[in-house]
Amino acid sequence: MFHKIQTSNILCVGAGGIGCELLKDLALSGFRRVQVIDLDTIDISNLNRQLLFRSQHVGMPKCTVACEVATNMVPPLTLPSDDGNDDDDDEKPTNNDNNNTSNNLPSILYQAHHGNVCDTSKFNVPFVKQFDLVVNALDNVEARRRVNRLCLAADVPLIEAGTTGYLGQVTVIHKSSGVACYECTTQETQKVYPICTIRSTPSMPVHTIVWSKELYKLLFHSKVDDSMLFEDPEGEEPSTYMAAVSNLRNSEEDKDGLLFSKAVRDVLHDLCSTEIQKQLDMGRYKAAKKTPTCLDVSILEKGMTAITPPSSTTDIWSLEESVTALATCLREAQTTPNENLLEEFDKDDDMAMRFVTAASNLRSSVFGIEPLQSLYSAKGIAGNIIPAIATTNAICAGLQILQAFSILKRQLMLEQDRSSGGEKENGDDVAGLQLDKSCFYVNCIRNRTRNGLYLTAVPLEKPNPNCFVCKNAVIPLTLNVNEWTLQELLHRVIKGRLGFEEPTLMLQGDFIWEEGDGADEEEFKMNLPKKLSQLPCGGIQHGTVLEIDDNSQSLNVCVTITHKDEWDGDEAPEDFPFVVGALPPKKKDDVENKPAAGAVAVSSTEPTKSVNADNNDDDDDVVLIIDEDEAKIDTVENGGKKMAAKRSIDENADGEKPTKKAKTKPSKEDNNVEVIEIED
Ligand SMILES: Nc1ncnc2c1ncn2[C@@H]1O[C@H](COP(=O)(O)OP(=O)(O)OP(=O)(O)O)[C@@H](O)[C@H]1O
Ligand SMILES: [Zn+2]
Repeated sequence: MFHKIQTSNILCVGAGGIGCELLKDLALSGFRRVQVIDLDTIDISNLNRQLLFRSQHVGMPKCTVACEVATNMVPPLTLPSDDGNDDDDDEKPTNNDNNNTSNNLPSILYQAHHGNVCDTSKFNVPFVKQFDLVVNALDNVEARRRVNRLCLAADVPLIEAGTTGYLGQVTVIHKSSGVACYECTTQETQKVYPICTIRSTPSMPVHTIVWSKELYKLLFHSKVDDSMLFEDPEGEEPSTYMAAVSNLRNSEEDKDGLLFSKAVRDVLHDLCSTEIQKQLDMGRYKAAKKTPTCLDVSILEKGMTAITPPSSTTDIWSLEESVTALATCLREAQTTPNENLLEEFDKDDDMAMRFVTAASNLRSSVFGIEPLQSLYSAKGIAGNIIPAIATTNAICAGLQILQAFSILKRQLMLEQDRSSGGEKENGDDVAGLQLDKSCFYVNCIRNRTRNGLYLTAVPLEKPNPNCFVCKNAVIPLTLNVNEWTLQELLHRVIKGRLGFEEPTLMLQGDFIWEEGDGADEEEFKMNLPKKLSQLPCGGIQHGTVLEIDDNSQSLNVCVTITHKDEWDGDEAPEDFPFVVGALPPKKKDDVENKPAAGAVAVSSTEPTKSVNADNNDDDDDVVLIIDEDEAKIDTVENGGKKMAAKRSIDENADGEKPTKKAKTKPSKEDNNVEVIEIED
């Protein structure tokens, strides 16, 4: 078994919190052939828990440093002799055993790939096939989906893990063992907030924080209309603050700063007072639980004249202090060269965070929302941060290693059995790995079970027969074939929702779209703006079966189309998969820049992905989801690429309770399942 460990090829995807623990465990267990993929570089904020990194590594690729450090942790071939002498100073492990070929061991090689696992040109099915198993240490749904599909296509076992604070899960996915894949179960969405709530009727601190992030964009983004608070000043009845906003954006530095201060004051006054009063006069808040109150002018004046902004990150700033903080941020921004000013909010940017804390507290006070937030707590909400717990990462990585041992043991058994020509193991057919017999779905929970356990193991689930990824299930899709264009279908559904990377689309055996290696995209470009019903080969009509192929992940599925003029979101079927649609939004630019809720009705438990895949590069972004009807306009917190940062593979809504599986599956006493016990 140890020889098997030393000689097997392992792929580790991700070298962050879980990845560092994993690589350390792999190295100390004696694994010699490990390849690591990670796209990130080391940030100072990683050092508290990503144990392979030190301050001198900041800025370097995670995978490179992790490989270097882990290599030196692989125990030497000659173990220290136990002479009873505790003084082991002269027995420091050295890895100069790479020339030792006498025992047919491969040299120690921890190989780094600094790149995105979704890069189809580098990481494809043949690449994955060279490994005995793959271990995931990722933090987002998109990358997990990708690895899931690659491993299924290559039929290589995948050990998946995820943690959220104190909660963690580890599971094993393997095509030919007949167990569920990552996409057999739906993943939680981030919370969704209707835009009208953010713009007009906030009731929670998070609403005012989202609003402040948009305000930041409204004031600093080069494209002012990128903010959801933007309204065309030339349009009919724009909000009262728009004129002051344009004035502030255009204001030049003046000698004594008075003009600039006036511009700042005007914006704050319009946002916190004039606009609120206007809405009150229009009766907008009649039904509101709490009627908003305009910000007291004296607070604004006092705050504007104070010079020293608040500095505490843990105290809650008074309203005057918040005004001072905001004015200071705006002055700072005015004197910062454009290229140094962040256009979009970033929780790790000091000025941006002070701005958002101050602005959201002013807005919260106007709407009577409690509690107000310190900078520290606002940062948690703004960055959608559930603190990473190093211990949970360590536990889950350890559990992954145990699962790896189980898998290698099965592989070894199979190899030995085959070489001896036998077919049976204790009467069992060992023709396949049958990992369902040796691996488990393990939950790491915060509140122990009735039996006093913090770790519970249950058998791996069977595949979901409706899973289009591992079960080739047909996908039902409901939409308006006379309104949707091929472009929208590709971006919103096929790539956005279904995760195809390089789809080829076929109607009755004829191509209507092709991309990827060797594809002639030019040939089909003219189809993109066409309405689905107008496409060649008879078009996509009610009842059409559309075939989608993706060589990059060896995926081939059929989609059956149901035409529907309009979709009422409430009608959305709950069953999986459930890609359903309605009319596209009317505004053209919304189609380009923003995904549409309602346009693709999303089950509440599905991973919400930004349709604008090219643009979702910030894990802290609020992705706006805009429908033609403002009442249906939504935002999705963190809907971008790294949306599931800190999102576990099976996390529940409040991120705290044990998962459904942990709660509902009986433990050892009830069903003979192996249960790992740890001490309280
Ligand atoms: N598509 C991808 N390809 C390669 N590596 C990825 C991909 N997506 C995420 N990763 C890596 O997975 C790791 C996840 O680790 P972790 O959850 O600790 O995140 P982090 O970014 O290091 O920490 P934090 O989000 O708390 O700042 C990161 O190092 C990240 O770079
Ligand atoms: Zn599946």
